Amino acid sequence: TKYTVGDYLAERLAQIGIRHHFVVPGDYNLVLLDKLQANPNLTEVGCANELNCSLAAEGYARANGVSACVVTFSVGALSAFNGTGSAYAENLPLILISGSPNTNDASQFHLLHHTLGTTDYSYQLEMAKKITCCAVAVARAHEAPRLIDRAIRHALLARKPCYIEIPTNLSGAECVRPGPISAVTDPVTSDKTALEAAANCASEYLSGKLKPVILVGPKLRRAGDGAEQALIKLAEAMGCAVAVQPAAKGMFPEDHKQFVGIFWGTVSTDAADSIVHWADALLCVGTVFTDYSTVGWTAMPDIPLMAAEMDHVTFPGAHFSRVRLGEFLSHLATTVKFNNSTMIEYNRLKPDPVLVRTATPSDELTRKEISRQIQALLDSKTTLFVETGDSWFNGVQLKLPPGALFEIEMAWGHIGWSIPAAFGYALRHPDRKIIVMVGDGSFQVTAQEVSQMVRFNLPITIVLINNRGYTIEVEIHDGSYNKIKNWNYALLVQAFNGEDGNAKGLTAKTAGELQDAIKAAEENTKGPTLIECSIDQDDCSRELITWGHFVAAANARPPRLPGV
Ligand SMILES: C/C(NCc1cnc(C)nc1N)=C(/S)[C@H](O)COP(=O)(O)OP(=O)(O)O
Ligand SMILES: [Mg+2]
Repeated sequence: TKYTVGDYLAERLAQIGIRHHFVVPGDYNLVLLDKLQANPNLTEVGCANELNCSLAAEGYARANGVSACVVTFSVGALSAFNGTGSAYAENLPLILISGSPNTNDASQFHLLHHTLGTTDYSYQLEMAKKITCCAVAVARAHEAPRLIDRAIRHALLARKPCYIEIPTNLSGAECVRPGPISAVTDPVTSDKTALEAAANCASEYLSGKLKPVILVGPKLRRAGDGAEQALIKLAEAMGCAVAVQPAAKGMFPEDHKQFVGIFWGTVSTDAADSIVHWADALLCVGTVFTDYSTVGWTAMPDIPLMAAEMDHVTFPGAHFSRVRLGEFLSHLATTVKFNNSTMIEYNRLKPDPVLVRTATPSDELTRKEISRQIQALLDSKTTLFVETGDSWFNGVQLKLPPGALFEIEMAWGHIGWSIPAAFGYALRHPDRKIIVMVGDGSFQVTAQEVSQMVRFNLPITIVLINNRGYTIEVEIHDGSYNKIKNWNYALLVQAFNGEDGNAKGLTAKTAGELQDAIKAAEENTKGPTLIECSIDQDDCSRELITWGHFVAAANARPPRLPGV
């Protein structure tokens, strides 16, 4: 049988380590789906819609490093653009692949289904160019190898999504077999001279400083090439305090003696903000300062920073390009001087452990009790997904035991992300115990993907916090729009079982009912268990209220008058 464009794409996806590809079929991509399915290394995973498909691929990329989402033209791709935007904001190489019209249609000025009803079909590629690091459209079969390799290589190097468009009549067209995969995957290493110069500059930046602190951001993990391990080596070579941004929770071990908490301005944990503000030198590693991570710009560090990024390092007065994060941190660990003054100070000021009250079984369920019971669940095999909402704050406060992992989507912040993302992640990590903390409003956005968890028998535990609406928005700025129609969430999940599923839908209104539900969830090894936890609609974290106040203030800044 002939070797085709679809076979080429399938082989490249398999060669870069993809084992599952997420799809929604449509007549523009059916032949392509056949070719992908024919590759023995790829397992096709169908999703209920393209938003969820792209978010499942986003979650898979968190576990696997890279992922693929395959949709049909226009009606499919435009929904998948949302998960692609998340991959862009969260620095994940998601490969978005879309079928497209037959190559003969444009020149015949044909009006086509699924399109805007004009004869210009280029809008999708143009849109994709804005939300990916490389967008290509294969117009003739012989171009496919060059364009597919280019798009995939760009995504892997930039840790950003890419876009590949393949006309419906080209997926089955003859194509040459791929050349060595190293041409696509070979990493760009640091320029040795720049690496040395950056390390020397770091020594200068640190010399004379009395109180250095390391601040870890979410791009540390995304940088790959051993950056997380290298950071631990650097931290131990310095002996200094290590604070972690909320979106980077879990990227530095929380049981490490130099971990000083989550730095999130006034809503920091463990007084991390005190030691960050005490520092006279801040080593920012993969940090991202947004309005949300700086609490409405109230927590922007105000001393000259050194910032080590995925592929460059900056100092006050200096910039070094082509310095890979992992290599830079490893190198710096061998040259940096020991200075543990901030750990000594932190051990003087760190808050004593708080007393966590255990509710009695008949107590009405509260947010605090939910957190206490989830805390008890966390172990070395757990991955905790926290959804946009008060779950961010409740999740960030939890202590991660050694080996526990944490996933959050704080840059894009698409409510509903956690359900498909946890599903995608679980396919790649069936060995891990996955727990999702998700609010009622978020759950309503992407609930369908629980049915895929049923289909793949994934024992994911979904802790749904039902506070009757969009509480984050209530705290930022309330209005009628923050009310939602309440569902019977437990019953809905049972409906997803159809005739053969193993999902469990449980409700908990008291501490004891939650305890029992969690036990049932742990025993349900053949499917997802959703536990609907009902709490008072104003039972939210104090951090959310404080954070919401400052974010609302930032949103409300008056327009700058010209010339002011
Ligand atoms: C509506 C919105 N954000 C705006 C928004 C709207 N649309 C999308 C896709 N993403 C968004 N973040 C948010 S955070 C809701 O409070 C989430 O409600 P819920 O899931 O119920 O969580 P909390 O009750 O803890 O807030
Ligand atoms: Mg809610």
